[in-house]
Order: sequence, then C-alpha cells, then structure tokens
Amino acid sequence: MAPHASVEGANGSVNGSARQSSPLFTVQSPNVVYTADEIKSQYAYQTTEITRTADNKLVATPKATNYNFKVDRKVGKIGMMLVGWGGNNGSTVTAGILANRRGLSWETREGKQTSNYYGSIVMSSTVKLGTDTKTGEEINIPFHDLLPMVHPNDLAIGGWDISSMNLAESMDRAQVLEPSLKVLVRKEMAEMKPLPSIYYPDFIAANQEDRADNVLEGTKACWAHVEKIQQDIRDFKAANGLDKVIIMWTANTERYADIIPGVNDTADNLINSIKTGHEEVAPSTVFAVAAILENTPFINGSPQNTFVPGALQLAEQRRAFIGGDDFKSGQTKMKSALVDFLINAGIKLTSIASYNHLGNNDGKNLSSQKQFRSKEISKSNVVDDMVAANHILYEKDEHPDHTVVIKYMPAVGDNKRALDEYYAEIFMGGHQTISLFNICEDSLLASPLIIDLVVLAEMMTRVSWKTDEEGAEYKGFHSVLSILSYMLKAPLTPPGTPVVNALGKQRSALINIFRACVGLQPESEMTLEHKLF
Ligand SMILES: NC(=O)c1ccc[n+]([C@@H]2O[C@H](COP(=O)([O-])OP(=O)(O)OC[C@H]3O[C@@H](n4cnc5c(N)ncnc54)[C@H](O)[C@@H]3O)[C@@H](O)[C@H]2O)c1
Ligand SMILES: O=P([O-])([O-])O[C@@H]1[C@@H](O)[C@H](O)[C@@H](O)[C@H](O)[C@@H]1O
Repeated sequence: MAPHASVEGANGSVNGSARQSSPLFTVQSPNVVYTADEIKSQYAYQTTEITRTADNKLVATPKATNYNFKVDRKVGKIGMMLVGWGGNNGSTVTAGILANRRGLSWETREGKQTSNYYGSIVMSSTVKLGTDTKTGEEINIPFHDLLPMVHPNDLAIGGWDISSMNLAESMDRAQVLEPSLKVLVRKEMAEMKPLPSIYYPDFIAANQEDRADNVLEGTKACWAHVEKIQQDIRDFKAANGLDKVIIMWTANTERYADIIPGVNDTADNLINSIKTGHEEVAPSTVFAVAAILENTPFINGSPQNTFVPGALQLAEQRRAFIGGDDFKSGQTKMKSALVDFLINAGIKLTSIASYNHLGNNDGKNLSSQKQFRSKEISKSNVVDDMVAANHILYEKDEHPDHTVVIKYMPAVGDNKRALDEYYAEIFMGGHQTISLFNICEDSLLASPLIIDLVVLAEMMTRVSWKTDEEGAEYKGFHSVLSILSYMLKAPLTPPGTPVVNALGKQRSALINIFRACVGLQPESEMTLEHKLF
C-alpha cells in the first residue's frame, strides 16, 4: 500500500501556468457551506487551559472555542509593488515570474532548465489533506490548493527604486540569472522602470549613494512623500485594472530608528513627525504609513524597525495589514529548524557561531556597522523561544553563546556563504559538534519568499472571522500578520503576543489556520487509524 499520494493541483499542475479552475477538493461537513462567492465554516478551536492548585500543581483543562470563518473565493486582479524593485531580489523575482508565466526553458551547462517556483511553500510544497478511505494512503495536495489563492503568474508587478536602471539592466547588475534565461525576458524587463523613490542618506550605507539617481526631492520625511507614494499606488492600480495591491519592502537594510516619545511612539505623533520633517523617520516607515493609509498590505523583508510603535498603532486603527521582518532565506532558516530539532531532542546547545560572507549589494550595504546591526539583531533572536521553552536544559535567562558575523566579499557575488558551528552537550558529559557549510544563492532563495509573502498576505485580505455571539460581525485578522512568520527571521506579532521562531511550528500554524478556514481540524499526525488494531 503506497503510504502517500500527491494529487496534482486544480490548475492541472503544481507549478503550471494554467489558471485556477474548480477547487481541488471540497469539505463535506454540516459545518461548511460553499457558495459561488464564499466558503463559510464553523470551527471548534481546541486548546488546553492551564491553572495551578494551591500547592502549585498544574491542572490542564480542555477548552473548545467556536469560531465562524468566511473566505471570499473571488481572487480578483492583484498587483505586487516592490520597494527596491531594481535590486537583486526585485529583479530576480520579476524575471522568475515572467519566465514561469511564459513557461520558459533555457539551456544551462547541466542541460535544459524549465521554470519553476521551487523554494515557495505556497507553490512547491504539499500538505496532508487526509487519508483515502479505500487504500488507507495519505493524500497530499499542493499548498496552493488549500484555499483560493492568487497564482503568482497573474501578479502585475511594479515598484520603486532609488536607482534609475530598468529591470533588464538591474538583472544584469544583479548577476544572478543565466544569460540564456536573461535573453528570453530581456525585452519585457527592459520596459519595466522603477518609480523614483525617497532617499534619506542617513538610513542606509553611504556606499549606496552612487546608485541614487532616481530620487524624489527631499532628504528627510515630509507629507508630500506620503502623498506621492499613495498616488503611485493608486496610479498602479488604475493602470493595471487591479482590485488590490500588496507592497513589499525589498530595498536596502536601514539602520534602526530611535523610538522617541512624542516623535514615533503613537500614530498621531508619527504623522506629525512626518509632516514636520523629523529626521528620525525612515523611508521604510514613510512607505508603511502611505500603504496603511491606502489600506494596502505592507510587508517588510528587511530587518530594520520599520514598524515603530506609531506605525503599528496606525495600522491597528486603520485595520490595515502589516508584516515583517527580514526574509528568512538561508542561514537563519536552517538555524530555526536545526535548533528546534536539537533542543526538542533534549540536546543542550551551548554555542552557535554563525559566520557568513556575501558579495552582492546587500553585503555592500551591510558592511556599514549601523546597517549590519539591524541584521545582527534579526539573525540573533531566532533561537530565543526554543531555548526558553526547555527549562530542563536551560535555567531561566540561560542561553547558548550566539555570535553572528557578516563580511562583504565581492568575489562571491549573490552566492552567500554561510558557515555555522553548533556545539552541544550530550549524555554524560559528551559533546556534539555540527559544522555546516551552506552556499545560499541569496536572491534565488529570497525570491520565492517574496512570492509567498505576497500571495499569503493577499489571501488574508479575503479571510474573516466572528464568534458565535449574538449579533457578532465578521472581521479581519489582527493587523499584524504573524501568520507570515515562516518566511521571516524576526516575526512581527500583535503587541503582547509571543514570538514563535521554530520553523516547524510556524508552518503548522499557517497550514492549520488555512485548514480551519474550510472547517478542518489540524493534522495531528497521530494516525491512530494505523496504530489501533
Ligand atoms: N536572501 C536574501 O537576499 C535576503 C534575505 C533576507 C533579507 N534580505 C534583505 O532584502 C533586501 C534586499 O536584498 P537584495 O539582495 O535585493 O539587495 P539589493 O541591494 O540588491 O537591492 C536593494 C535595492 O533597494 C534599493 N533601495 C535602497 N533604498 C531605497 C529606497 N529608499 N527606496 C527604493 N529603493 C531603495 C537599492 O537601490 C537596491 O536596488 C535587503 O535589505 C536584504 O538585507 C535579503
Ligand atoms: O536569511 P539568512 O541567510 O539567515 O541571512 C542573510 C544574511 O546572512 C546575509 O547578510 C544576507 O544574505 C541576507 O541579507 C540574509 O539576511
């Protein structure tokens, strides 16, 4: 008996360019109702409440909370606007979507290569739907078919860059893609030109100045910048006949902004600070404010603290979606899986040394201490939740030594080298040393994450929920889309809620929330049907 089966997507193939036809599956349940426009489900959310007795014993009480979910099935026409469009990631993801849309193949030294979306959890991973009643085999379906999601091939693409290069020139500058592929998309890419952007020199490395030839007037925040970006968004929507736009920051890493009471601590203060030209307001925060005011989801793919408290409060007030921070693409992605495994195996990790060097423009910008510091923070905090969860191995506030080093080495270009040593205590005084050498082709790892973040953020604009209470109205998830954490190093979460970095937990949360939207309980992996004979 084949224990597993993978079912092709509803569009005929997992990565195919065909459009979504009818849904791959339907849920047969009294708790799920399908109409042409919506899927409505009733869902019993099972949790375990912990209380303590007088003598400090734990009491676990199962609890069920009933939710009603509603999914709008109409995807509409969606656009993706990238800040930093002319960068390595921006030009690579654009070329990748064009190639997939046209089903391109090209010659490489290893032979013919066809377009794909490998590295995208949405387009190239599968999820277990259930078990075949006749064969007993596990039925796995493409993640993309779990809910009615936009297909990346359908995305209209635009954006901004402080560099005036068109996307073909940017693609050449990036030195990421094979010439035999570039030639096939060059004409289309050459017609794509980034909109001029805002450039506040103090926020990125001085070594970026030589590419800043496509900038709006003004070197610090002003309300005209917000209004210009808002107008750019509206113009892009109108020019492409879009129903929705998702904005992604894939521009350079900025230095952290100081959080200053009266300046960026509240929505009103932040807006006033922009209007009065306060020099501590970063370009990424100005973009975030403009996106929020346009009720356009804004995702931060870099590590800086774009979402200062005032920006977060504004998003909550406007019920606009934001997410971030910092794509989790290579060294940190591996770390968030490996540390989860080691600690959950009862192995006491005592030291993590993470060195990496890269030669792309990101590396050049990160060679400046203030910008490196932003990245060091996002790369270092990724183990905190896993360590804190195991009080057998670690005393309170005890944690492994953890160091992060990034060096700019132009020769290796976009092919970042990540060298890690994990050192751990094992049984009876033994030690385990794990040494990793991981060549991360940075933009080819980050581009699928950009796609996932855009597709999932757009999906969340069509999901709403309500309780069973009399008169309850459907509403969206919290403005801070922590559901996106799988793609991010430093996941932004609603204020006061925990940060989860463990890769497995992040993926499970994403899948199980989407299962709940169609009335399906989480996949427990218990497979009692195969154990109780
Ligand atoms: N694997 C990865 O590539 C990876 C992983 C995690 C995070 N990131 C982050 O993603 C970002 C982009 O990475 P990249 O390799 O594409 O870098 P890149 O330097 O090639 O591209 C950044 C682009 O942003 C532009 N830019 C800078 N400031 C701008 C502004 N204010 N407005 C508009 N454009 C602006 C630059 O001109 C450049 O074209 C970086 O912050 C990087 O740290 C990358
Ligand atoms: O995602 P990851 O490979 O851990 O981290 C990476 C860093 O090591 C490196 O500086 C650069 O490649 C990217 O900005 C990315 O952030």
